[in-house]
Amino acid sequence: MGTSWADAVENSPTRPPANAGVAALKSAYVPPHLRNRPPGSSVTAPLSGNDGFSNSRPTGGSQWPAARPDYGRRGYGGGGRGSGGWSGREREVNPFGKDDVAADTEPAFSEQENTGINFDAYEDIAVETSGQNVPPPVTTFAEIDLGDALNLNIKRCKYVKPTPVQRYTIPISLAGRDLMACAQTGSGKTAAFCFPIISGIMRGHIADRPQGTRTVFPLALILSPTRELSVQIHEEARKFSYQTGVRVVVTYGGAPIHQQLRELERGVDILVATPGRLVDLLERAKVSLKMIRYLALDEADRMLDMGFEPQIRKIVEEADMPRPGVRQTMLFSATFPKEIQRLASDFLSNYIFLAVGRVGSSTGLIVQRVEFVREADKRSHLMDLLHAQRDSGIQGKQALTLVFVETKKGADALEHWLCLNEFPATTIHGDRTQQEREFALRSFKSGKTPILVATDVAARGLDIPHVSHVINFDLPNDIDDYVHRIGRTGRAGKSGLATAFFNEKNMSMAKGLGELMKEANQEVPEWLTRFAGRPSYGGGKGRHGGGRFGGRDFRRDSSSNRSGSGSGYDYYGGGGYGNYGGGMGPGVSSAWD
Ligand SMILES: Nc1ncnc2c1ncn2[C@@H]1O[C@H](COP(=O)(O)OP(=O)(O)OP(=O)(O)O)[C@@H](O)[C@H]1O
Repeated sequence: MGTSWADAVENSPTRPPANAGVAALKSAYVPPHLRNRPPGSSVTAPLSGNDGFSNSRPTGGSQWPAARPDYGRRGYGGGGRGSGGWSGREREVNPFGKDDVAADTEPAFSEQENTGINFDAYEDIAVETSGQNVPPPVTTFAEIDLGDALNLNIKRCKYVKPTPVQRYTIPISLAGRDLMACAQTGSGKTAAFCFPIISGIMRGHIADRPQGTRTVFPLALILSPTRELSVQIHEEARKFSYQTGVRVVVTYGGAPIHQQLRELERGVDILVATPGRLVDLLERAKVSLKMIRYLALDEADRMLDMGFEPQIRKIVEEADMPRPGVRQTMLFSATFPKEIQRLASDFLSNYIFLAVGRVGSSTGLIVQRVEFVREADKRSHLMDLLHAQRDSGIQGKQALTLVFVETKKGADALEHWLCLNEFPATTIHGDRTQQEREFALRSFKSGKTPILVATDVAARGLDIPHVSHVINFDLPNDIDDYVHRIGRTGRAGKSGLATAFFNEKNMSMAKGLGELMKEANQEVPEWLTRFAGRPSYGGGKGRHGGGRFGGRDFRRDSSSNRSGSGSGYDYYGGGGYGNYGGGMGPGVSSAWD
């Protein structure tokens, strides 16, 4: 009978042990770079990596075969149970949909238009790298050999040239190096870790994966803290990997596990996951991490703070994942407190630290305003802002406003009140079902409900076009959370506005907020500077005063590495960053998955 193992899982009283029967099984696995080729052709592909593969960065013209426009409709590839990639039976849906012009036109990078992206905004940004033998950055995608199929997808995405974080991190990752990368919100970190992973798998000479087992063996794992962010990374990665033969699957909590198991069953090269659901799958022996070549943690500082660290250790250290130095590990975020950097170094081997802009800084593309608003006046003040927006035509043009509040109850109450006052709003928070959360996000993105009231569950990573205004109705207690929240606007070179309501409850944020705004050349109200100057209001749980802000690579300040300045560490770039030392991360918020 053709019963899917996904279906069988739920009914099975006994779970198969991890890797059961693996050794005995002969593989019919076809690596992704061969799946896309006509029968009879051959290719010998070099590999980068710190597991003994080539360490040189390929440059110049592509050595990879051109993508087949009809890929996915033919019978190439291994696929099937327990293996990775697309099965011959499956038709790969075009993730570009109606917008897909590249397959026909294939414009040169230089001929593409990319309206709305203000690249000049990124040109002057200071970059700091440290670590041994840092590969030099590139200035164009053409300088990097990512493979023709991936290059075509980059054109389809209308990316004309790499953003600074991509310029630096892609050559580093292609050289097989571990990486801790900090770059401002909205600056293209997702592509920065996806491109080298997809390219590496496309060209990789990766050992055969076992067949005929109910366990799947992904080659790359991308972890992110929220379900919505995992879904978004999956959507992006599917675009980048279209017709490359590399298959991306997402698993996250709150959604039926059977469907996700069925997707896994069809083959997986890159697994995007939230930690909780992945732990579940590992415990059920549905996923084995023993073939992992690439591990990427997005929002890495959040993934390693007190809320997630035990789950991350379970996944990375206690399951069967290859150790640092054998796998390649990439950590990305816009904020990297020094204490978290220290912790993260457990997961890395001889890594390169990269800071594009100052670690934890907000992007200058966002105009930041802070207004003193008493608790009792917040609603009417919000109403004034929304009316002003409406009058100036922003709402009319479907510009989107994201309103952050502290609690889930507060989110529901504010949404209700806004709707009563004829402002179409919806809400996203941890007490809503996953279906409701996804529906809310869709409704917001489409402009149907142009106001989204959210808890911190929407603070990180979400890339929603046309968010023109972020309002911190309730300020967070942590300045790094503020940086991520306001980073939902002012993305990819576009400008945005962020307004914060500040009152007596937020005194501990005064110093951090004032310094952050000053650093971003924003106008700091005099009253905020006065509050910040009071000794008892020293900077919140954030970076300054409390001092968890890692201004740069913590190895540069650590006494154990002090003698290392002559031992092969290269430091170059912007320099001049402050040293903010010590302290531990924020408390755990129930908003997180
Ligand atoms: N090279 C590029 N050219 C043009 N647009 C790009 C390029 N790289 C990324 N983008 C676009 O920039 C936007 C922001 O990218 P992304 O979501 O990866 O930012 P991020 O740095 O991960 O932000 P966050 O810190 O908030 O997670 C996306 O819409 C993405 O498609």
